[in-house]
Amino acid sequence: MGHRPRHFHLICHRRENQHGHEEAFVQDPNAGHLRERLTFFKRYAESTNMLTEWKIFEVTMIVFLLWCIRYYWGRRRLYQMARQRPGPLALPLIGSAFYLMRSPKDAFDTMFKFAKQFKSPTPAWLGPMLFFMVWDPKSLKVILNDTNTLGKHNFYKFVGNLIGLGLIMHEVPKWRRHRRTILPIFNRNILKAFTDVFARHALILADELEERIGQRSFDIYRYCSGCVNDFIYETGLGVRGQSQSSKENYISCLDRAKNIVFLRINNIFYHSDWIFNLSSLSREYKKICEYIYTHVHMAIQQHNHTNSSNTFLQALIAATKEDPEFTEKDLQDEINAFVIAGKDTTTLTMCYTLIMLGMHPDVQKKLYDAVIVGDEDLLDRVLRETLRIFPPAPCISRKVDADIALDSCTIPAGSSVAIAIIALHRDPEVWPEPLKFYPDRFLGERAREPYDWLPFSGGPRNCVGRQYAFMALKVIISTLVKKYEFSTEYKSVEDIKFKPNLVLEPVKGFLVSINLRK
Ligand code: HEM
Repeated sequence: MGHRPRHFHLICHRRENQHGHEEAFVQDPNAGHLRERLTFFKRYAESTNMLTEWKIFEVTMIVFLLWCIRYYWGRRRLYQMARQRPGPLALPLIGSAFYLMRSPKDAFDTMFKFAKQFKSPTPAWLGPMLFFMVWDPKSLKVILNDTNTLGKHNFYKFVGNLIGLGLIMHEVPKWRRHRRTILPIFNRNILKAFTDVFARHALILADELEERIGQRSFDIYRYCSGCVNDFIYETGLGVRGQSQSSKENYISCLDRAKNIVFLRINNIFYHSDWIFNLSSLSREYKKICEYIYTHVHMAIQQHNHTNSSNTFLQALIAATKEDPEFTEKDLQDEINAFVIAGKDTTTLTMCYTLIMLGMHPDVQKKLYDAVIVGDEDLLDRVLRETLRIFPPAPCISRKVDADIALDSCTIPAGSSVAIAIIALHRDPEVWPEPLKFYPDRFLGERAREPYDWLPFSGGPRNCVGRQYAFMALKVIISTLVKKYEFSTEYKSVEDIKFKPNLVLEPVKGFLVSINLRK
């Protein structure tokens, strides 16, 4: 755009300067006007600017309002359905998340409070997401067996495509194909072959604990997790001994990756891929994932050439040899799933069992008498009771793709269910005196396991590693109980408070003391 010509009417004058010389100068008779006009224009420009700004603001507000109306109108059914049943107070925008934001460390107490105050299922808003928290066996049976709740919650997408979590994360069609292939691998025969590995690592753990004999209370987690890492790694990838440090790196990379995902879930700004990709966490995450893949890739190469041992990886390679759709990336993802899903859950169960035995010397004595004669029934009940009071995965969630009709209400499509396993396991209506450690409650009727005991979840998408975990835990606990007497400074189950986390970890750790059995 060109400039508009400006017209000035100039008059020429003469005048004497300070040295007494005559000089010419020009004067604009309209200068005063000009100044006024300039001021006028300036004011006009300012006001038009303000007007433009105001208009932009107005238009933005109108667009935003229309968007809100459309958004809320599209979701009106969710709001309607949330009102079917009483639930915790929900504030605009953040919903009931303020309970967690106010006191994140009391997340579990809040859950127990809701379970006492409301009836299952109860609706709760986490920001814009509607959850139905469920903890009654009847509803859980319907929900876990409904084909429309097989999909995992969107939180899982934060794991991203980098570190695939195989079965744990797949969308339903892929999950179905892989589950069909993987389930037979966890059969009794292959698990029997693992028993020797569990037994060897149980003895190593028992030896390592000798340095703690007679000492005051210590946290046994480090010892147990070292043992579980070793046997999971060996039964999963079959690499033993020679690459100890790279194994440590692989395991700690998996731990860190999980930790970053947890940080991402907790920070709503990181829910946006765009913002997360700008962060240093994202760069760290990418590096870690590269390491994990190189590591698993090398293990696969080794297996392809040696065919040496009976491992999960070897069984998986054999089962998928003829399947062109099963790529090396799929293999890597399933191995990561095996290690990630099995590692913490099994370690935590082992530690909680030792704490419970330490707290209940009478049960420990009976257990010793039983395992010494090779009777595993009581050990089985002890593990079940421990998993009831301390389910390592205390709450899991699924998205709801189509309405689910329950006796008490309808869970609408587009919402999610939060399966509050720990609230179910501690509900006095389901389990009388729920905080009492009483393994014999699993005698008789309870041995049939309906939907009131769900540490491994239930329905078609339950845990595939249940038998593996039980087998490993039985070998380890019986080995330890034969050698040591355990005690703990925790006086009761109520003494054990939990960290806010995806898995159930005690704030003060797993404090035990050990003595050699006489
Ligand atoms: C005491 C030990 C264990 C407990 C309490 C446990 C618990 C669970 C739970 C609750 C789920 C469902 C998760 C969800 O739906 O979000 C699950 C899934 C899974 N678990 Fe376990 N688990 C244990 C041990 C293991 C072991 C040792 C392995 C492997 C060796 C394993 C492999 C898996 C896999 C692959 C899945 C995903 C299954 C699918 O989506 O089809 N778990 N586990």
